[in-house]
Amino acid sequence: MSASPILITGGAQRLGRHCAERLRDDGHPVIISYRREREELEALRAQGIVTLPADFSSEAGIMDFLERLKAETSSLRAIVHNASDWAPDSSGDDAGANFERLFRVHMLAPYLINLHARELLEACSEPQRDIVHLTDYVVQKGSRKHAAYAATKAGLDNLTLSFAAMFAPKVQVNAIAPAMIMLNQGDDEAYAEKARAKSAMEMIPGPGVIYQSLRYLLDNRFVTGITLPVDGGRHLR
Ligand SMILES: NC(=O)C1=CN([C@@H]2O[C@H](COP(=O)(O)OP(=O)(O)OC[C@H]3O[C@@H](n4cnc5c(N)ncnc54)[C@H](OP(=O)(O)O)[C@@H]3O)[C@@H](O)[C@H]2O)C=CC1
Ligand SMILES: Nc1nc2c(c(=O)[nH]1)N=C([C@H](O)[C@@H](O)CO)CN2
Repeated sequence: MSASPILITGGAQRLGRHCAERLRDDGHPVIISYRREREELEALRAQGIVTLPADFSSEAGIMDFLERLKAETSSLRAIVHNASDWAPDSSGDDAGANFERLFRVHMLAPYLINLHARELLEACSEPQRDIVHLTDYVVQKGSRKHAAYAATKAGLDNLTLSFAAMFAPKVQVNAIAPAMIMLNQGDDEAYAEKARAKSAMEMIPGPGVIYQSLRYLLDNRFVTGITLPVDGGRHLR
């Protein structure tokens, strides 16, 4: 019986791409969702990673993706909800639209995908099946400039508890709450220095620490309903 694939949403770049490639190297079949076609996707396809287009900014887009997913596979080993938009708050007329968009990508998409893909997880014949939500350290403290982002990630954090209770014992549901893992294009050394100083470990670790956390959750049969902080001790500063 061939292994069931692991789905990573928003897996075309950065943390999601790193985890997709590491899972592939570990022998798992992998499916990623992407929003924009680009060159990097060819490299992923060359590694045997299946790429499915998805735009979670509308309910119709989420449901379209689910149709494509079900046409692609009849079972899933795991779902990693990684897709996310770190958009700052808008002050103008589009503040409401911004909040709604972040609600859809951070909460509505994981909610509908979990509900509609439950049957795919339960069809997996392997001993363990997982859902992992990528949240954020900022759920604990809020954000002056990313309030909508933080609030919708807090909603995703709470969905971890509900789905863990709803899907047990067949499916384990957990979250990973990173703090600054990798810089963005355009972040200068001054920004990096400030960012490093925010955590007790005084470092920006790169995506390997997220893969280690994901690996722990995928390999542990007795963990569900928890959030793994991966934040270098932000709370100690
Ligand atoms: N990087 C960091 O330091 C931290 C990351 N995190 C969390 O970890 C996860 C990975 O972070 P990172 O790799 O930086 O994420 P990115 O900012 O690189 O976003 C990941 C992907 O999400 C996809 N995406 C965004 N909006 C939508 C949408 N509306 N519909 C479908 N896909 C969408 C994008 O797809 P496309 O590019 O194809 O448009 C993008 O490639 C995220 O959930 C993030 O919130 C939390 C704290 C710190
Ligand atoms: N989708 C994303 N979410 C977040 C990102 C990102 O690049 N994409 N980056 C951060 C920052 O690193 C933040 O933790 C710095 O304090 C948060 N979320």
